[in-house]
Amino acid sequence: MKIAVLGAGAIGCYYGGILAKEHTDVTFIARGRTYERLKHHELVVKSIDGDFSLPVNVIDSERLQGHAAFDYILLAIKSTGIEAAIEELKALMGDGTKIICLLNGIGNEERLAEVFGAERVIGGSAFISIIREAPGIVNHVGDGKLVIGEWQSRAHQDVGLIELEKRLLQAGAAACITSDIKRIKWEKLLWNITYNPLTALTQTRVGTALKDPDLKLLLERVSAEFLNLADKRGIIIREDYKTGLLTPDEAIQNHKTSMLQDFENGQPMELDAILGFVIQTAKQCEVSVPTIETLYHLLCFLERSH
Ligand SMILES: NC(=O)C1=CN([C@@H]2O[C@H](COP(=O)(O)OP(=O)(O)OC[C@H]3O[C@@H](n4cnc5c(N)ncnc54)[C@H](OP(=O)(O)O)[C@@H]3O)[C@@H](O)[C@H]2O)C=CC1
Ligand SMILES: CC(C)(CO)C(=O)C(=O)O
Repeated sequence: MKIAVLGAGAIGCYYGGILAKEHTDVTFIARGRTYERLKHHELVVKSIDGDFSLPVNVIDSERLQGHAAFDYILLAIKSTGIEAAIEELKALMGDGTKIICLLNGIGNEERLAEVFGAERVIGGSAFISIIREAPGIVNHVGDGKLVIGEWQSRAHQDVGLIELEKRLLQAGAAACITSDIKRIKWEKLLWNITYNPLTALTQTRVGTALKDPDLKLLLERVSAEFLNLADKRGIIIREDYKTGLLTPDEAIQNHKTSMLQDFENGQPMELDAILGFVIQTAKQCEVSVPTIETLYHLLCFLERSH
């Protein structure tokens, strides 16, 4: 099985790294400082399950010609970079290559399906927490499952995916295949839309926001607006997922959301995949999401003025 990882950041280095450690043929498609680092040094994965490092295959994303076809491409860029990544994917796709999309938010799999065909797309949601400490050095700080599933079919037709799940499990990564990935993406988005915008705006960690009465009220409003929309769209969010949302464990309370990290690092925030999608869908369904809209516009302003 030949795997390419496009986007050698936190998620890409972690999943690509553990597969490579267990002797899967993995090639990282990286750019700039990450490409230089991985070309000359080992990939370093620090992890609550045990640290490891190893030399890896790496290709410069600016020179993508004449490479052997991959079975799967793990797409692990930020959603703000999807259009540029599509051009690189065109150069990497062989006849049978499929893209496994690990991005937060909704809209990325749909865009990939438009360009490459839904049968080439595997949706994904990673309920894990990884920090990129430096180019080629990542830190796995919070455990969680990787859920993947065919975008077009609910029938588990892709035998390669079953093999990939086996390899991830053997490598010690929690992973499972679902026949319901579109619904799972809504569940992951419930978490991201509840915590990411508000913590980025107020520069707080999850636990701090939950302990503050005003921020807690807003977290509740955002999740209620999202759940109302999901309900109107006929998307079922599991009860245990809903009840656990505002009572996270200690590790998550201490978490700095990826949107806050992006803001602090001067990187674009994933506003459209997390908030824009919800606002658009709410308009189509004639559902009101005033708190979510307010947060979106404040964050757009913040991003412009940063
Ligand atoms: N980190 C986490 O714990 C989790 C992240 N996610 C989601 O996973 C996705 C990836 O996040 P994460 O790994 O944290 O992000 P990072 O910023 O750590 O990694 C993204 C990587 O992609 C690279 N990249 C972006 N565009 C291109 C391109 N066109 N060609 C080559 N390389 C490219 C970036 O390179 P450069 O550094 O040069 O910009 C960077 O190395 C996001 O949607 C995020 O929300 C989901 C669950 C958990
Ligand atoms: C909490 C986490 C890391 C995923 O589990 C996340 O999605 C985020 O911070 O945006």
